Amino acid sequence: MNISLHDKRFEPYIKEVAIQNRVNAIAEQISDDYKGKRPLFISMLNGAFWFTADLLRNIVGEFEVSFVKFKSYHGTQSSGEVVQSLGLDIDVKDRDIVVLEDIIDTGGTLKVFLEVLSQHNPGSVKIASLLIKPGALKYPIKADYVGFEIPNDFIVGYGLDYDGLGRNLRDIYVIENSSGS
Ligand SMILES: O=P(O)(O)OC[C@H]1O[C@H](OP(=O)(O)OP(=O)(O)O)[C@H](O)[C@@H]1O
Ligand SMILES: Nc1nc2[nH]cnc2c(=O)[nH]1
Repeated sequence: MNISLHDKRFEPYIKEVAIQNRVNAIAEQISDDYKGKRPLFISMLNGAFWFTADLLRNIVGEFEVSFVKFKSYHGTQSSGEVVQSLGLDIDVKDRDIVVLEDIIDTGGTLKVFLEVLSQHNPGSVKIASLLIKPGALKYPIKADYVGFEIPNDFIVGYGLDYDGLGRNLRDIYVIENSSGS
């Protein structure tokens, strides 16, 4: 069923069960890759909160988690300016870091955060993103764990908002009349 948020209409795109299957598969892969280590997950608020919660509940083995907060999107467009409002509050030196994102779009947010991170000398850094829009990338960000590659269309749900609304939706929705390209 299509839904309305503010002034826009959205249609169903990725169902909850498909999202959960991919998140579980990524959790299994990360658990294998970091067996015997104690990775530090750094979750990018706000959008990654569902992905973080569902993923980490399925990680086998010891880990730690911390949160940072950046914003670049206004309405349905990237502003091009990345603003940090909650910084690193944990020592990352020599740690095995896995950065958790809900979506990589232009890659601008991660570019800024990876620069901040590298100044603190982590041992290793990998990126897990539930969604990536390869056609929208402006910076050469490479994700190590990806849930879905999607076209360059605005989506909401599962943590992703349109001006504050829609984060609670269990499925992911795409804006009506999207290009699908
Ligand atoms: O690759 P980019 O073009 O930088 O876009 C990706 C970023 O955009 C979204 O955050 P947003 O700025 O909407 O903030 P939010 O997570 O608080 O919703 C998303 O959570 C990513 O962090
Ligand atoms: N809600 C939402 N936020 C984003 N941030 C970057 N891309 C998107 C998107 O497609 N939808």
